[in-house]
Amino acid sequence: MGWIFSEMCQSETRLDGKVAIVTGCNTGIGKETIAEFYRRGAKVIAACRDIQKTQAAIDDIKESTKELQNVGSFVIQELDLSSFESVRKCAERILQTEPSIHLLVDNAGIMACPKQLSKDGYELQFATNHLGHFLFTLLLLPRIIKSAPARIVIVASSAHQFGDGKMHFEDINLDNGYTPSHAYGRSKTANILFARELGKRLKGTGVTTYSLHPGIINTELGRHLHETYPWTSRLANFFIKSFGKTPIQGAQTTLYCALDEKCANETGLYYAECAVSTPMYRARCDERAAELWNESIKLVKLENYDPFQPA
Ligand SMILES: NC(=O)c1ccc[n+]([C@@H]2O[C@H](COP(=O)([O-])OP(=O)(O)OC[C@H]3O[C@@H](n4cnc5c(N)ncnc54)[C@H](O)[C@@H]3O)[C@@H](O)[C@H]2O)c1
Repeated sequence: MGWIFSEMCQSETRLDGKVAIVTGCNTGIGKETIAEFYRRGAKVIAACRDIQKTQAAIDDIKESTKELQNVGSFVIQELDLSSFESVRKCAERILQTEPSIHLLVDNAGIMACPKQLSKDGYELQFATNHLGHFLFTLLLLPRIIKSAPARIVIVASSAHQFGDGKMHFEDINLDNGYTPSHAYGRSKTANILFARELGKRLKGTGVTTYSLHPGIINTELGRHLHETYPWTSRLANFFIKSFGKTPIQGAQTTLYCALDEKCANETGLYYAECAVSTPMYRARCDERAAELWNESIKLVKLENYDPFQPA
């Protein structure tokens, strides 16, 4: 049983000849997303941290689709979003091998972990969920623009409601008070603001952007909750396992944003249950979106960035 209900993506769009990149897809809703892209004929670039686990996920997908014809293909690319060096190397490899990129799904994420810093010294949830994806997307963007029509889908969360809604650029690592769920909320607010600002900057290019809440899904995302919220995690696990969506159901709004003709001409918006939704003001304020863009450019050291340079 899905959490209350689960809208399914009805699109029949095929992806033959298209290249689709998905981050963090060895498990959870990312795995179901790549499975669907593969069924529809795409060349799928699985950008993941753990090559062995990703190969096992791909073997599993191939086994379960072996009766199907006109399926696509898979390429695995190693990507650790918590390291700018890894993000840059992965983007470079993809740019060397892929003349076109038609779909990018920024899906990977971590939730409510104990306080840690990324390899570059930033609070880990903000670094992984936002900064790593921000850098990865911007490095690939000239090629995506060249491949238009193309779509960029960023998996956010209704958990953008957690915390005070501020980005805390003056205390980026939350040294003055770290709450695991609030730090997750900050990173997910950043996901929605990034999609909004990117959509605005890409108007007229044929590249459209989307952010979304996938629902409450029974995946491995809560792997840190027993450390950070030992009491509530047992209750939360019970409810999610009993009433949460399955990963297939959880992938539907991502698939809608990536594939459906109905949203082909929309950009920068936030979705839930395969329809446009309204995030909290903190995640739809244009000034905050522009500020996040400018600060993120500095944090990932892309000061002279120009997405319209030749790809
Ligand atoms: N599960 C839910 O209820 C829920 C609700 C709202 C939003 N989301 C969002 O959905 C997305 C997918 O989550 P999921 O539920 O499938 O969780 P999951 O834990 O099953 O999958 C997350 C994926 O991200 C990858 N990942 C984590 N850190 C990484 C790093 N440093 N570099 C590269 N990859 C990394 C993991 O390896 C895994 O493949 C996340 O962005 C999450 O915030 C999930």
